[in-house]
Amino acid sequence: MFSLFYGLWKYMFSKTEFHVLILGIDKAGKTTLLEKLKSQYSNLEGLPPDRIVPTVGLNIGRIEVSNTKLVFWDLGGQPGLRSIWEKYYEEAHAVVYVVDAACPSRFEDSKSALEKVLRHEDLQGAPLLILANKQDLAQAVTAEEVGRYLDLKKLDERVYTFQAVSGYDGTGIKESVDWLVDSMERSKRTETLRARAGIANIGTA
Ligand SMILES: Nc1nc2c(ncn2[C@@H]2O[C@H](COP(=O)(O)OP(=O)(O)OP(=O)(O)O)[C@@H](O)[C@H]2O)c(=O)[nH]1
Ligand SMILES: [Mg+2]
Repeated sequence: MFSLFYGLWKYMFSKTEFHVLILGIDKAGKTTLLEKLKSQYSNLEGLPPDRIVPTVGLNIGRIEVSNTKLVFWDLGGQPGLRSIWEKYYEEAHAVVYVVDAACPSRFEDSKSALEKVLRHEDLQGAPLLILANKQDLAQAVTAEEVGRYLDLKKLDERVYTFQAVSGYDGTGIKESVDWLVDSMERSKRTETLRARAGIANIGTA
């Protein structure tokens, strides 16, 4: 009986923790963005861009925003590593998809990788934030243009937005985090994941 109440108490009062998956093809700038985000939202210095290497495993970044904990999972985007992405879908509250807005020759690859992500049923209802990265470069196209290039169909029921960002100078990072927190708080998927975690807690308390 105690464990039942303890489980319920934990479910109702523990600080919300959201899991955000950062995806995108290799060199889109995912890890650089994560390091910038960490330095903007915590006392920790993020790694400078010249010390960041292509991701093979998983990078984790934790921040706290307005009484909410965000845990970012940054995965490698090289073609041979993309099959690992789906292992994280089930537990993710939202997806951040990073596009190198200064490299149109890779838009096609970026589009097909994203379409595959969106087709996966384990990500049903997850809010989607598409980042048009590297805005510090003169040749970068706008978030609207990235949207036109990606030309995503069947997004009607999904909560999504496009945002222009730069992992170098931090443009758009605050707007991105605000949008994520707000969307995840309102998301039905969050309710589902919370209920599932609550049941698991009750089971293990
Ligand atoms: N100019 C500019 N370059 C960037 C920016 N973000 C990343 N880069 C550069 O782009 C390259 C790839 O950056 P990463 O952060 O390693 O890219 P990634 O998406 O994590 O790549 P994988 O881990 O291989 O999937 C590096 O040379 C970065 O310095 C940016 O905002 N502006
Ligand atoms: Mg990386």
